Amino acid sequence: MDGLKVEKVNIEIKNESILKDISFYLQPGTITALIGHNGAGKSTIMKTLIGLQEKTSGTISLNGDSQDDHFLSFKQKLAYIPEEPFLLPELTTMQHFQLYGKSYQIDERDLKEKVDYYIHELEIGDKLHEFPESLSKGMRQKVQTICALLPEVPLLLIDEPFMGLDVYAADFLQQQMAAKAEQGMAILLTSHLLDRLQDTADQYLMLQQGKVVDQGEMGSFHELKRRFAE
Ligand SMILES: Nc1ncnc2c1ncn2[C@@H]1O[C@H](COP(=O)(O)OP(=O)(O)OP(=O)(O)O)[C@@H](O)[C@H]1O
Repeated sequence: MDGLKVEKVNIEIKNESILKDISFYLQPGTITALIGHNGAGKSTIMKTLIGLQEKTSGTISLNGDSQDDHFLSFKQKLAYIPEEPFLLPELTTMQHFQLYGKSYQIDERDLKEKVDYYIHELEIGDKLHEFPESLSKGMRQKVQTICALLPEVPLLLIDEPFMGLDVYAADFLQQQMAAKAEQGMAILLTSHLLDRLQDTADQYLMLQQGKVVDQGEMGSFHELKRRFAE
């Protein structure tokens, strides 16, 4: 089945239950907001999906590939923007893009076109040969964002996409998400900026203390906002 299927996932860290029986399905072409207070488990879900956090039990599959049985092809089908930029200190901005191009087997001409487009739109064309340490936090976030936008994969995961980006870059990322979803990508994002989420996502999953306590269409947002504030 196409899309991301998460079934009965449990995570324990140091004998403490962090995620409890998490199940959800992300349909291709949809944008889903993962909502919850600090410590609800949002980043842990993201880390589990990319394989950085081991599951205690449960199954995860993407377009039919099980994370446990076909990890490499599973991983090739997703791109991830972490909450804190994670760049390699020894690589320049351009070398990061080339690394992603190689990892996701992006055709060279296609990669160049995409890089030219994104560096122009995100105004980092003059930073191509800089190393991460000489970039501002927002610029590092832009480099990380471009890396994740380069591959055409079935799933894009974004942890706090708008943090650290200026308003133009955040608007651009929002437009890119809509365009990618239109082409069939499933997108899962977390954000504390509920108004941004209202404009970006089609549906939401609400987490409380490691459990999915509600899910639905973003249309019922006013009710969601009222409950979220409780
Ligand atoms: N490596 C770890 N060791 C121990 N506890 C952890 C670890 N990682 C996460 N936790 C705990 O798991 C819970 C969920 O954390 P997580 O970072 O997933 O929350 P979050 O919803 O992303 O929060 P925030 O909105 O603050 O980013 C928290 O109680 C946190 O303390």
